[in-house]
Amino acid sequence: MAMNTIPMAPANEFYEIRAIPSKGYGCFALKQLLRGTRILADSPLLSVSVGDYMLSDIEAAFAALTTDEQSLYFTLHSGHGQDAKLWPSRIHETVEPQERRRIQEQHDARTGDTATLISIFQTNCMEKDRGAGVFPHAARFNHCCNPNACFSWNAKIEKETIHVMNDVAAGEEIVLSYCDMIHDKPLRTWELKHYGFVCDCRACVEDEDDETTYAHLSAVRRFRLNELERETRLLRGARLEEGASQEDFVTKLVQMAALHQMEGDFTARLPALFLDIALVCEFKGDFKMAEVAAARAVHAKKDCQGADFPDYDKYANVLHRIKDKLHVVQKNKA
Ligand SMILES: C[S@@+](CC[C@H](N)C(=O)[O-])C[C@H]1O[C@@H](n2cnc3c(N)ncnc32)[C@H](O)[C@@H]1O
Repeated sequence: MAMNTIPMAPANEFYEIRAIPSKGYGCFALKQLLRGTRILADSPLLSVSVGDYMLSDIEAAFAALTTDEQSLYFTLHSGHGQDAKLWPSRIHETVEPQERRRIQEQHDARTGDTATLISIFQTNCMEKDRGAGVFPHAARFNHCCNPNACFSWNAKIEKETIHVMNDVAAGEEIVLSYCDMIHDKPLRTWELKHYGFVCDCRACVEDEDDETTYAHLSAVRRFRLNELERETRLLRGARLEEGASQEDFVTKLVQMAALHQMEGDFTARLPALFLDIALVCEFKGDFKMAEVAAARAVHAKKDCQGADFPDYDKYANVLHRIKDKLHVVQKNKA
C-alpha cells in the first residue's frame, strides 16, 4: 500500500480520508450524517462479469485500463503477505481442475510477498451484477461488524452507492460490513481472514458468553435471525401467499424486522421484510396494517439504496396499490 500520500476522496461535503494506525486509510465524517444520506456514488475502475473470476479475467480487464487508471488501481490496499500456515495447504482431489486453479491463484495472491492484480481485487472488490468490481473511492471504507453505512451496486446509474444507515457524528469513522450482518462470530472471523485482518469491533472483542456485554446481545440477535431466516426463507418470494396462510408467519417477519433494527442493520434486507409484511397483510385484507408496512418498506428502501435504485418503483407501486385499496374500503364504510 502506498502510504506516502493520503488518497483524495472525491469532492464532497460528507467525508474525508485519513490514515489510521494498523488499518491503512479510512473515511471520516466531516459533519453529522443522518440515516439515508448518500455519501458516495462511485463508478467502477475495473470489473469482471463472473463471481468465480480467474486471474486471467482480471488481467484482461486491467489491460483495457488507461495508464492513469492502472496506476490508481495499484494505489489500493492489498491483503497479500498472509501466513501460509494459517491457510489449508492442500486442495481436495475431487475439486475440478479449473476450480483447483482458481483456489490456488487466490491462495498465492494472499500469501505472496507483493501486491498483485488479484490480491488488490480480492481485498477491494464488491458485488456488481453477476460479477464483481473495484470502486476506487468505495474501496477506502473499512469494516465493522455493526457498521453505520451500507453499500449497493445500483445498475440503473451504474454506480456503487454508499448510504448512511445509522446516524454518524462529525469526526466518526464511516464503516461498512464486509460480511452478511447475520453471520455469527466464527463465520465473520473466517470471512475477514480473507482480507488479512482480525476485527476489533465490540461484537468481536467482547465476551459473547458474558450476558452484560454488547457482544452477547448481538450474538443472540444474530442467532435468532438465522433461525427465523431458515424458518421463513422458503415461504417468501413466489410462495408468499402460502406463507400468509400460516398463523405465525407474519409474526416471524415482524420479529425479524425488529431484530435487524435492534442490530442496526438497515440494509436492503429490512425494506424487503417490510414489503413482505405489507403483502401478507394485503392478502389477508388488513389494508391498514399493509399500508403501515408498505410505507416503512418504501422509506427503508430509499434510506439504504435511494429512490433511483432499480427495484424502488416496485416498492412505491405496492404502497400506491394498498393505499388505493384502503381508500376504497374506507369509502365503502363511510
Ligand atoms: C477495502 S480496504 C479498506 C480501506 C483500506 N484501509 C485502505 O487503506 O485503503 C480493506 C482493507 O482495509 C483494512 N481493514 C478494513 N477494515 C478493517 C478493520 N476493521 N480492522 C483492521 N483492518 C481493516 C484491511 O487491511 C483490509 O484488507
